[in-house]
Amino acid sequence: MSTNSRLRSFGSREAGPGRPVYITGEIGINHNGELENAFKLIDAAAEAGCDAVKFQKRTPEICTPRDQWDIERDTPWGRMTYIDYRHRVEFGEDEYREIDAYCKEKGIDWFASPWDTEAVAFLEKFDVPAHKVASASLTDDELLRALRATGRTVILSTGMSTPKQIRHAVEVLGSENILLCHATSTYPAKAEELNLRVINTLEKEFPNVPIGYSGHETGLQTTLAAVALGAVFVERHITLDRAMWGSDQAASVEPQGLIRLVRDIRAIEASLGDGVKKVYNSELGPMKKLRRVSGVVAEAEIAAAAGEPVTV
Ligand SMILES: C=C(OP(=O)(O)O)C(=O)O
Repeated sequence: MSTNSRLRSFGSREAGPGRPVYITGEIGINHNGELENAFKLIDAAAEAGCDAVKFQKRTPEICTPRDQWDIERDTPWGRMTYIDYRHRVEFGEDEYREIDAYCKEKGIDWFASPWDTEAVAFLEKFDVPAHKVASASLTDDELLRALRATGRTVILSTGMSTPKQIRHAVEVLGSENILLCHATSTYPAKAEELNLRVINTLEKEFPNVPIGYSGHETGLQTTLAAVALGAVFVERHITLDRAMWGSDQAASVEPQGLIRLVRDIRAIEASLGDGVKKVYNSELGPMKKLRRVSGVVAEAEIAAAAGEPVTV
């Protein structure tokens, strides 16, 4: 583990305070079971400059309540039972091998949220940089224990959860390898219910844990605000087209939006700085021209210390 207790390993790089925001394009099941769609979404995320794409991995027989299996529904592939549909949108090992190879080729990480312990074992066949706990799984102690045992970084999403439930999940997972994500689990989430200041509440409550943001809102501004408030990890659902079939598509970001999102996150993190007041070299010219009264510190002293913390 790193000597800085709020840095977490993500394979080839660390995420946490002082590091570039780790940006994840959540493909989830927006591929609709088509590998071609997954590849196009990986292309879009890599082109935008995301650090990772993410999937959701379920064992349908475990994750689907038995009384739902035989309920029929209309899908783009015709009328089928719910359990058949769950299989239709699930990738198996061959597909994930292809995804793994494709992501390596594109130089982008991938990982997933396992929704059951078999899915944890499945994902452990790959050298993923992290695992994610979906907000819906925060109370699943068995899953959390299985994830802790992997020794990997675990991103814990906290939508639809109380402070007590979050504290319990952190206890089960241990705080050494986790990253907490603020989230509101509504699709799409309303601005008034994003409560982004919870990012700072979590920072205070868990001083040794890096804090990120998993957004389900439409638009990009509020995700950028999360970064300005200190989120060190960002995840947004991504889609090829918001009009595509599927429950998560409408609250997802399309490729052009993703380019803007990554660009603006990078601009914001560059502008946040370290919080230490300095007079920059670039300010000396304007200072000479614009300041009429030098004040208590001679301009020569300021010039000598330009770019350094203000100690003169
Ligand atoms: C649903 C998920 O996460 P979140 O709760 O952050 O949306 C997920 O990662 O599968």
